[in-house]
Amino acid sequence: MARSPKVVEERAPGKRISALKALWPFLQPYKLNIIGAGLALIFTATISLILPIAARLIVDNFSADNGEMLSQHFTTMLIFAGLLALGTAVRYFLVTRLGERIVADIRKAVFGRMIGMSPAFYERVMTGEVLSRITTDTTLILSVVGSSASIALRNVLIFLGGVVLMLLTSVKMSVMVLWPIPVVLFPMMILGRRVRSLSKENQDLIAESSGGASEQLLSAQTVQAFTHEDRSRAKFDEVTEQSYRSARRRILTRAFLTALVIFMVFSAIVMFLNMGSQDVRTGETTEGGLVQFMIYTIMVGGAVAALSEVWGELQRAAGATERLVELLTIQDTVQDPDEPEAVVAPVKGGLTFDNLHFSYPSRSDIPALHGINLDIKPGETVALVGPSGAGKSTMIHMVQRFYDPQVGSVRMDGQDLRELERSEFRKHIALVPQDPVIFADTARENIRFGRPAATDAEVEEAAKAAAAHDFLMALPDGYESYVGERGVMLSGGQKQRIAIARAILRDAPILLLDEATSALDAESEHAVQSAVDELAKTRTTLIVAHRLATVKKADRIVVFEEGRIVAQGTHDSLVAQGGLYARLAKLQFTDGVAAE
Ligand SMILES: Nc1ncnc2c1ncn2[C@@H]1O[C@H](COP(=O)(O)OP(=O)(O)OP(=O)(O)O)[C@@H](O)[C@H]1O
Repeated sequence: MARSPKVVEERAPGKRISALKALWPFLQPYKLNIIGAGLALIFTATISLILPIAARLIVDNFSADNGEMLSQHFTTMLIFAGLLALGTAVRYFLVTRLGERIVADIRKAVFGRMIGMSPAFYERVMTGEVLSRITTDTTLILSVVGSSASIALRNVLIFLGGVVLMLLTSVKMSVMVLWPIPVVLFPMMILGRRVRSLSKENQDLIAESSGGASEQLLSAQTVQAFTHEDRSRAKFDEVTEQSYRSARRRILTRAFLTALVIFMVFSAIVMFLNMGSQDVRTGETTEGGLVQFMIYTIMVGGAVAALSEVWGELQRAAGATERLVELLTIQDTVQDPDEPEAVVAPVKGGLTFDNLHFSYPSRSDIPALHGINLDIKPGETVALVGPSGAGKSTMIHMVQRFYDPQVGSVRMDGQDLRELERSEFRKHIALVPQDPVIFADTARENIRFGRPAATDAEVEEAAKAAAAHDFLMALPDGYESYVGERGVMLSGGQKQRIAIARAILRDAPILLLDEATSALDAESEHAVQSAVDELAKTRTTLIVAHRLATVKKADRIVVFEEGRIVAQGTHDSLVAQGGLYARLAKLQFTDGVAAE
């Protein structure tokens, strides 16, 4: 539970069925469908309620002289059966389709929101948990919208209609069969509440176990390298067992609930049969009347039993809805302004860091950046250097507005990033991240990710510039080779070159290189370096590098230490100053040992 995401902790304790109301915005567009389904439902419920009357007429006409009458009743009953079948089919189609439609919409809405969440969100919530909510929780909602809700409604109608018709048939018999209902309802509510809280606990545990599992599976190789498989298994087993135990408690409670309901209902029926047969003997009612009443009783009893079953389902879905709505309404810490300024075109690529103070949300007491003032001219190449943890990558995050500074601002061509729409200004930024992300697709599509509209020829040109063309051609299917999930079929250097090609293809006025060439061998580094140099000539470039050889040619080198800028200048002037940079340079250039 150590890594239990905060969102889980923040969840309010089990809410009522009313949580399902939150589904309304998703249902609203399909009003016609809902009305159609509702009509079909009322239609079938009405026919179901009429059928017992037909049954009475048939029974009471068994001994009648007029056989024609009897066969007429049979024909009517057949027609009703046909209508019932048709109505049920229509209802099933409309309701189930509605369920599928809505779940598809919810999945899209949740994913659509999650993909745009800032990194601060993913520091608190594990991706596996989000996935579990998109899959498991939406499946619960599917079962409700696609069946339970209509079962519930049908049974409510049958229950109400049945009770009214029973009262019309015989008040005395009705009282006798109906008394157990309040007695049944009471334990149902008590136990129902327990089922609800257990099912929420169960869902939370499932989400937690998926969260943990996806993290472990994504790092399977590291887990194996450190021979942690047994610990991983034990941890997963424990959460899974916990979730099984809570499911078992829930099932047991529901089993008990079901037993109680069935017993109560059938006891009432037996008692009623006893009385009813006396009434037939004394002529107070006919056999047909008894049969009709009997059928109503079974229908009403069945409705109560079905409702108790469905109640649990509804509660489970209410929990699921609550969790999904939470994802849909959670406020991101970084938000686009309500009325964003338009990015002034053409973007020249100037960047200004103005008295920037920043600490990561999860470590609010430790400043990652402390009073940064830096003005980068359009077209300038600036290298950020300094010891590990000095705040260089954080600067790259700030340029993309992954986080907001606590004090100060970041401006692009003089425009505060907070005044712009993130998806708009990011169009003018190309990034080669520290850990290149490769998707489970072909090499070609991975490069095209930089600019989806690029032609094949442009993709290949970018690959050539990033010194990736040769190795790509050597792959079994060339550019069409599938590179595996997260690019597992590629080497670290190859992944970096694809990431660089992607950035080249993007052709943006601002280029961010975060340790972009750290995994390259000397030869490819040389090739890539000249491509990067070429690229840097025409755009603003921010390079983070440990190897000072790669940044020697930068227009300006900015030295970071503990979140502050401690020096800046060209390579030669910094070496002449004799500070931290000179020490790092001496280590790297004299001894030929990398500072890493
Ligand atoms: N998401 C995060 N949440 C909390 N703290 C963070 C986060 N990312 C980085 N930090 C901290 O912020 C500081 C600056 O980190 P940053 O990644 O910017 O360093 P860096 O100079 O790029 O280091 P390196 O050269 O090792 O990549 C470090 O102390 C780091 O521990």
